[in-house]
Amino acid sequence: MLISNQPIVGSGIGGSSCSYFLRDQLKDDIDIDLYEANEIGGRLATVKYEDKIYEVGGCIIHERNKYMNTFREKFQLKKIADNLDEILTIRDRDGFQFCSSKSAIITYAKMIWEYGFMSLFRLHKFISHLLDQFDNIYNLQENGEAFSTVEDLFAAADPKFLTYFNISAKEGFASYVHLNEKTVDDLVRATIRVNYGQTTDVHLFLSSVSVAGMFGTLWGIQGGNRQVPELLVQKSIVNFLNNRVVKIAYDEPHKEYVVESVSKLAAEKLVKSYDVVVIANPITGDSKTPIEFVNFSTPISVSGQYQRTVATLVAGNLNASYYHWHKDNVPDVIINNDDDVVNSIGKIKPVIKVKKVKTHVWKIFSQRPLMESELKAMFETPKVIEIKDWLAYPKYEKLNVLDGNFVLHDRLFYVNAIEWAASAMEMSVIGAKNVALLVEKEILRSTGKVERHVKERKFEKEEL
Ligand SMILES: CC(C)=CCC/C(C)=C/CC/C(C)=C/CSC[C@H](N)C(=O)O
Repeated sequence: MLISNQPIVGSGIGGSSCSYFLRDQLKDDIDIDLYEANEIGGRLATVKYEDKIYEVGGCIIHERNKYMNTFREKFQLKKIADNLDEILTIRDRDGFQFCSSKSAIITYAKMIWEYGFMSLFRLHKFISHLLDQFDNIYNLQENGEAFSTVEDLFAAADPKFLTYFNISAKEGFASYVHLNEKTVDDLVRATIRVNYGQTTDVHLFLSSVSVAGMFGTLWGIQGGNRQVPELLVQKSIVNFLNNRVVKIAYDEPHKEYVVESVSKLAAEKLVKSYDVVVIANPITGDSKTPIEFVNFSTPISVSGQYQRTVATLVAGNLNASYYHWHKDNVPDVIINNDDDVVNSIGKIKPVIKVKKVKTHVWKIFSQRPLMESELKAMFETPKVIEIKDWLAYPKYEKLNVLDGNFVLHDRLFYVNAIEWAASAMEMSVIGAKNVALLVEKEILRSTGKVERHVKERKFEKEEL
């Protein structure tokens, strides 16, 4: 029986998994209008070059990411391992370079020499412990527990997480984890730079996710990660609207939301009313597709900004002399730990295994678009394949995670609130599951259907 018609705004990994969870939880009781201004997948995107496909957006999945692993298995998609044999170089602010080796044993020995055994051991132990505590979130969600805020969700998993949101990586890794300065300034900073384009001023939790992303067993989806949101949408059986939502007005007398959108091609206007709305796109002030919220007694606004990160895919050979390397000794990945406009440069492999590629493809992450002259200095004969100017992840320096609200207004939900804890595919799916549980609870409450009990929990400060 249809008891609700509901829109989801955005079909990235957050919006697509939210529609999948809603369909799974509410079966035929719900109709879903999925609004997407561009293409399914959002920040998961691929590009083709010389008949090969390359990732330009979110690319790595961790072995402990339960939801992404489950989706991959359910959809019978194959894993493609992250580059294991690559030579990685961390370029320091004062000219120091850490260089890994093709042999894992030699790399570990070099790391112990540079950073010290105890510091690396403590780092590993801390990340493993966090991953174990993080697993509690899956248990809570399996039990149907839903939370209104990011703070409540993480506190229920482990109240200590709140401490990690409130301290910078620089201070936290020194005072809680007792790492030496070099490990934090070089190694931890490098992971943050390559994953989030930021510094050790970000909060400790985010930097731990970033470190986990560098040291765990990592993989991507063979053929491209964007197949996951595409299949999630397909399995959710939605009414797909290739429209950009421009306005959400609250109709107080009817307790409804009036969603106004424009179609991509014909710029036709569509106006529809709903009792529950899910937003799965960033709605910070810097959003490229802003939504106007009208008739709300308290303004709907989300503080903070996203970090601009430009991904440039270039085919060609890196110029050894650019970073003063010998031509036979050019690394596969370079992380610039100084304040260079280029965060990192990495040789990337196609998402379907091939024996050999004709031309190597490199992915450069920078803080602004690179000029032709800069690319010509870096590469012998650069051929630009793709430039993606992303608002990729939040700027984390301000430590404002705890402002994250999944509930923007009565029955108006926001998946992306979770990104202030950390931005990664798995995090978006966790945010989506939480919102799907909140929606289920709301629908059951409003219709008096209470067969499945979905709990909503608020974190009590005394639990700390
Ligand atoms: C509590 C900890 C340490 C981790 C939580 C589990 C988790 C979300 C792991 C993700 C690790 C990962 C893939 C990090 C990479 S950062 C995002 C990346 N740039 C991307 O999405 O491509």
